[in-house]
Amino acid sequence: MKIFSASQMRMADEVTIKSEKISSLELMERAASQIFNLLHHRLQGAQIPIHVFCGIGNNGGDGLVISRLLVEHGYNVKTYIVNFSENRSKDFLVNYDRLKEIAKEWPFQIKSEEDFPTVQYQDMVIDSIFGIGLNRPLVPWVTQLIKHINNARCFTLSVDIPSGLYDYKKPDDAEGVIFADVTVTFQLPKLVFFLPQTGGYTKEVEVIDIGLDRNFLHQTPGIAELINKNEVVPLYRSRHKYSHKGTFGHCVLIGGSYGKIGSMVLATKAALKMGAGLATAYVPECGYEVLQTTVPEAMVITDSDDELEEINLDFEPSAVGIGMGLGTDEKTIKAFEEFLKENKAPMVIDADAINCMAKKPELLEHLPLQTIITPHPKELERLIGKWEDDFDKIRKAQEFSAKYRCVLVVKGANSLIIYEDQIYINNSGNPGMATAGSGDVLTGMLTGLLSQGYDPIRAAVLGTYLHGSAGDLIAQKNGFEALIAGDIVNNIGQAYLELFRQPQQQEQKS
Ligand SMILES: NC(=O)C1=CN([C@@H]2O[C@H](COP(=O)(O)OP(=O)(O)OC[C@H]3O[C@@H](n4cnc5c(N)ncnc54)[C@H](O)[C@@H]3O)[C@@H](O)[C@H]2O)[C@H](O)CC1
Ligand SMILES: [K+]
Repeated sequence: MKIFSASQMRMADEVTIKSEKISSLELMERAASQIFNLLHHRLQGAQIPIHVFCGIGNNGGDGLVISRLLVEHGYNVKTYIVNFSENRSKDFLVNYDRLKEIAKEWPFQIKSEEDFPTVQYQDMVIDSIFGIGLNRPLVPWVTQLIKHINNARCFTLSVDIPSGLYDYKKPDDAEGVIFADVTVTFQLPKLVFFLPQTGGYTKEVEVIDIGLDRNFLHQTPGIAELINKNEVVPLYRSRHKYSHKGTFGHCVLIGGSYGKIGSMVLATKAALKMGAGLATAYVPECGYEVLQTTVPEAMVITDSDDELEEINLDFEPSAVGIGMGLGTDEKTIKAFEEFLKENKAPMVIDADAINCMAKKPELLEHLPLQTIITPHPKELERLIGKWEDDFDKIRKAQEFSAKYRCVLVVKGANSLIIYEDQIYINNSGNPGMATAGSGDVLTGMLTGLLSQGYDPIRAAVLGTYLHGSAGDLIAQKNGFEALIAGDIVNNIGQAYLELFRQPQQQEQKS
């Protein structure tokens, strides 16, 4: 699913108004009445006090429509106008008059802290103060109002986006943003819902289709793409009946050091489970028996010591995954450098191999085109430097990717796959996956896909999704805490099958 910026959303709005020959007021009515329908369906007329806080722009206009429909259906509603500016939008004003015509009680004006109403824990709040139009710091009393609402800890529904969130930078005051139980957002999800600094402001997101122009939505490239099952199924390549193990390549996993051989076991197994035809593990001597015993399907080549000092392969690999448990010893960096100069196969670079590159940035010049690099936040910082906020992090990652023509998989709650100006946001996975070895499994999985001839961007997107999806299958059975990396490997097959599982159908009455 595409993600648009605020200005692209506005454009979609305008195009729809023109192509459908409707007014912006009608579009507002359509959008906001869908939110009312959701509420009405859930509340079924319940008389809990509902406080609707409206700003003075179009987000406020949406709130006024919701208020009117709630009043018309006999709900117990109080409407407040958060008067932070005199520049009321045209559609706000029309809906303000419409509400005044039917409500017994006129909207209550809030102009300072003295006007704050009492909101109780048992009540409900509709947050329509700011939408995607927020473009400058809030006046202090509005920040206070948001904190006042949050303090009530009552059920809060945000319209389009929690008020106080910008769509292009982190909030000025981390507490000056509505904490929503649910955000009902229009047409397309917003980037802020998936970034670590801003994703936590809403527990749930519901995207509602408000019928914006299909052609425009289809033809306009978004700023990012949200990756769910629908997006990855077309990336999967089915297997031909007459294929043989050579068809799926011979990949090599390179890494390991004394005490860190387990990382190689996980990565090698993961590459095979993803479907690589053959896999060789290249490890220091101390890893030989461990690998031969725990992954009998793999071949093993060893270096002579407890750390890797040279990397000499006697075959041309179809793909390389390097870095798991590797260490950053000078001799290892040298071996890595020599290998990079020789190697032509597609690569995945992880963990200590990333740290080697951070220590010696010249190594980056030798990467094959579209090498996949899989940093966690600390490793990313070593590559691209510190960032101001998540948006700045994305910009810097894009610049890095463009400079070195590499694919970055920025690991996190929603891992980001970045290639030049393209951003893919993975939407599978869960907090149980923040566990030792989870990254080694990902590297093995991506290497397994490259080995089969998937191009690097497809491999990064599909592999990251399947990694999260395998984790989700485990969490459904065992919960988050007991999830360990080896379980992810063992669930790769199920994760593939899950791609093609149809939701259970209810029997149709004839
Ligand atoms: N695009 C769609 O699909 C639809 C959007 N709708 C709703 O419209 C809002 C966006 O409305 P907009 O009027 O552009 O912005 P806001 O209501 O978010 O902001 C209000 C207003 O306030 C000004 N402003 C910004 N920051 C500040 C500040 N710190 N202090 C004071 N004033 C500020 C800003 O210039 C704006 O004019 C969208 O989120 C949807 O809820 C629709 O109704 C349906 C279709
Ligand atoms: K809002």
